[in-house]
Amino acid sequence: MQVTTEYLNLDYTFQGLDADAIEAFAAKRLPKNFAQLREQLLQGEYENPSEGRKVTHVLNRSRHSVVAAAGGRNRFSEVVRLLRSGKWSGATGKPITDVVNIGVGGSDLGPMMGSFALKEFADDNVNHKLNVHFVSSMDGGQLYAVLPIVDPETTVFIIASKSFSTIDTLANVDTVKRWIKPALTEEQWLAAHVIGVSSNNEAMNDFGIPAAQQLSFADSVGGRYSLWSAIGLPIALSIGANQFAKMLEGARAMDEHFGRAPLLENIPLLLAVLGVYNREERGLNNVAVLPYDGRLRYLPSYLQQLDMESNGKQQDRDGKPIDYPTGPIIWGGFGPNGQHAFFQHLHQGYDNFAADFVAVLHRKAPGFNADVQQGLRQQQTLSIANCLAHRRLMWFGDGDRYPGQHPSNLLFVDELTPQSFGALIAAYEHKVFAQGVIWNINSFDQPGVELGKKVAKEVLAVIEGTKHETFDESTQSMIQRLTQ
Ligand SMILES: O=P(O)(O)OC[C@H]1O[C@H](O)[C@H](O)[C@@H](O)[C@@H]1O
Repeated sequence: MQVTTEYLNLDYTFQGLDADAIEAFAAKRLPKNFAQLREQLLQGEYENPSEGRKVTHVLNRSRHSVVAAAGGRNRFSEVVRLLRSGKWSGATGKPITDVVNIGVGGSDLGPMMGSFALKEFADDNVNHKLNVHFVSSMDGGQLYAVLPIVDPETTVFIIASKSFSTIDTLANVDTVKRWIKPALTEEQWLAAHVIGVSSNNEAMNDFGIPAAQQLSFADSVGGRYSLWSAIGLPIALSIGANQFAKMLEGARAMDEHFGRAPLLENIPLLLAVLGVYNREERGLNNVAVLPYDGRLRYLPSYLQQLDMESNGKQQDRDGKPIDYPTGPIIWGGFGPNGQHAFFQHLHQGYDNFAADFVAVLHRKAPGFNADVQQGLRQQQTLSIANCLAHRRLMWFGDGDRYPGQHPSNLLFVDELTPQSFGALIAAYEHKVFAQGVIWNINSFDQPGVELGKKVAKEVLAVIEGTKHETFDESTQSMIQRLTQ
């Protein structure tokens, strides 16, 4: 059972459900107005009730595209052109060689995944070498590793934060401000070494970022849906604005497919319905995401945020508590290496799961001579053979000791290109949307995350002695150890 689209394909044979069963289950679970709600999403009109705004990330791949405006000569494209051509000079006149993206969650995972996956598609009409680095963690561990290998005079920092108020990001930025001295003053740094990407223009102004270095996007674009907006800047810096536009094109093709194709030919809708079936009828609470191409190694982390932050909810769209299971736990890892690590449990362990295998059938492997390319192509085939083998074993099992019956999807592309990558990510976005509709939850807020931030603030205040509060015994003893 296969579905083929322009850029992305799905084989769902090993879900073990025939067309009638899928249609019957969908008829039971999809609300009557599903087509109408889907159209609202595709038009940027779907409501995010708890945050009082619409959901508009889909518009970023068409009308409001960061590269579509004015023949591509908007601020985004101009920033990309200057940095990639080596024409952006630092405050002391040296060309910029390194860019560090400081951001977390949606302001990190998508750009990092995309930059890594699409590296080999960089426009090759650029001679200047630009290194792109990522720093996200609040503890400073990543910053500690990046700072020694970059130079304040030749480095631009992207402060990527939709809200421009995330403590993780601001803490990293604060340390960077200490690090630039004495090579640069803060004024010099702001004038030529900082780009702000945010939907909070006021905060970018207050921070002192010059207008030409501010890239904004709509606050109706959710953080975990934002790689198509200016948040995707690191991807465009890695591959060029034209290639970035191709990624948007692939996503747009998936939007059209999702909007039009009937259920049994609709990849995102099938993923959604089969996923709900696995959750509700088979009681599976987790999905292993298993990419069989090293370029997609960050896909599981990206999908964790996309799916779990969207659909891990215990209240419905109206804020009322619900008593049915919603989004599953998403986990996984690079398939070929997983085979040598956690696959033992998948084949013989006690727990049940569903899996998404993601495969790239062919690769050109540019940049090497014909002999090396042949070797790399053979390796790709080896990887696919392993993917197909493990997928079979998980479904059919083998005798009494390998139970099998673990349902899986195989998502595959002929080649990994900016277009097929865009289509893959958009397919997952729409799957998450459709499941949110089925479960009647708001997939576009994150109250649990916000409560966590509030509690962390209180704990920090107690540690710093600005607030006096007594927590549980364990937390108290840790605070005591920390402050002794
Ligand atoms: O982009 P920012 O506003 O800095 O937010 C970064 C991240 O912060 C929170 O953790 C949210 O739950 C995420 O959805 C968001 O991506």
